[in-house]
Amino acid sequence: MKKGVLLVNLGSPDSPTPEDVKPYLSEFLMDERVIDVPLWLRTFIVKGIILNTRPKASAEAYQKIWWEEGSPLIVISERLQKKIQQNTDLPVALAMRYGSMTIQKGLQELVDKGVEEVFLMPLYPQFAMATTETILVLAEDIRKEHFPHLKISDLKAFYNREDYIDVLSNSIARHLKGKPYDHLLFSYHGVPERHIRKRDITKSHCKIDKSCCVTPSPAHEYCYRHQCLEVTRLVAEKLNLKEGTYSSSFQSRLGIDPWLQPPTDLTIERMGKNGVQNLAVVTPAFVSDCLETLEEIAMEGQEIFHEVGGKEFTTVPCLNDDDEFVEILSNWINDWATLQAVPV
Ligand SMILES: C=CC1=C(C)c2cc3[nH]c(cc4nc(cc5[nH]c(cc1n2)c(C)c5CCC(=O)O)C(CCC(=O)O)=C4C)c(C)c3C=C
Ligand SMILES: [Fe+2]
Repeated sequence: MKKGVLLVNLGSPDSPTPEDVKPYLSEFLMDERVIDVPLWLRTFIVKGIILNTRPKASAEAYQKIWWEEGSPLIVISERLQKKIQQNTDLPVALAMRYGSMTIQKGLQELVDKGVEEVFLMPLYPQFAMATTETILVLAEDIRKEHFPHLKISDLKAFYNREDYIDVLSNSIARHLKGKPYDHLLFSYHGVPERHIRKRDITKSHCKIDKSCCVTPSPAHEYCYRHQCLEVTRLVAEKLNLKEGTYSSSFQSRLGIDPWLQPPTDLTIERMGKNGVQNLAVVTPAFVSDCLETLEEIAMEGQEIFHEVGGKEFTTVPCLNDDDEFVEILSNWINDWATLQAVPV
């Protein structure tokens, strides 16, 4: 069976204008795994409220970070795909969950090359229903409808793989070399607490308190909060960070429901007020720099920190197309292909 690979990232609007941001946000926020309320309520919230105001503000934010070649997230993902392609004989395609580079087009590209078996790689280290799960569900729907003979297997969340933690730690150490910092903040994209409880396969483990995420449980296979906190713990261990010099927070809250705590913006403010002079921020829920890292952290976060008297604000870039990251992703692909080739 001929094999191929589909990398999938989140997506971006086609251009940083309200006209292009609106349909993109509409597709994104009408996803039942992103805003997980009944359709009538989601339609009211998204089409009746958010889409009337957010596209303009969001487009302005995108304009601040947009590159000549396009959206940073897309351009970086394309660079990643090209580098991975140089490391494997399998065809490697790239798609986005939202926007015009659809999963259907990505699968079609592979099928046109004769591929019968696809390794689907959601580019998210941690599992979340709003990211990994929505990709897997949509890919399966498309497979059933358009490519029923295609076989798809997927890459599991890789948050605690030793090689990933090594690559992330090396990248942090490299970027912070010679830049003394008092505190390293691990800022992850937030999700509503409800998303965590909904994916608790034990139905009772996830209390979202101080101890549940550090108490072993099968629930952790699908617990975004546990997986984020584990990344922080494992990187801190690897880099020998001292207790009290690092912490985790969750950014980009939208809506009024309780989201994971503590929020990044308030954490940055509190640190500046409490005398942290040099703050470094790393964003390990994103593998590619994007609006959330380049604008919300590097611009808005820095502004908040300076306003309350902080001095140096340093952001660690995402892994993007880092050569070591390319190497481990390529290894996972080649391992998968070898495993599939073993007769059972
Ligand atoms: C209910 C809303 C949202 C949830 C839940 C959510 C989860 C989530 N998102 C990412 C990664 C990215 N999100 C990005 C942008 C973005 N996210 C939301 C809302 C939710 N995300 C909105 C409305 C937007 C658009 C921008 C805005 O108006 O603020 C991006 C950036 C895309 C880009 O083009 O650069 C990424 C990446 C994760 C990892 C996640 C849950 C784990
Ligand atoms: Fe998001």
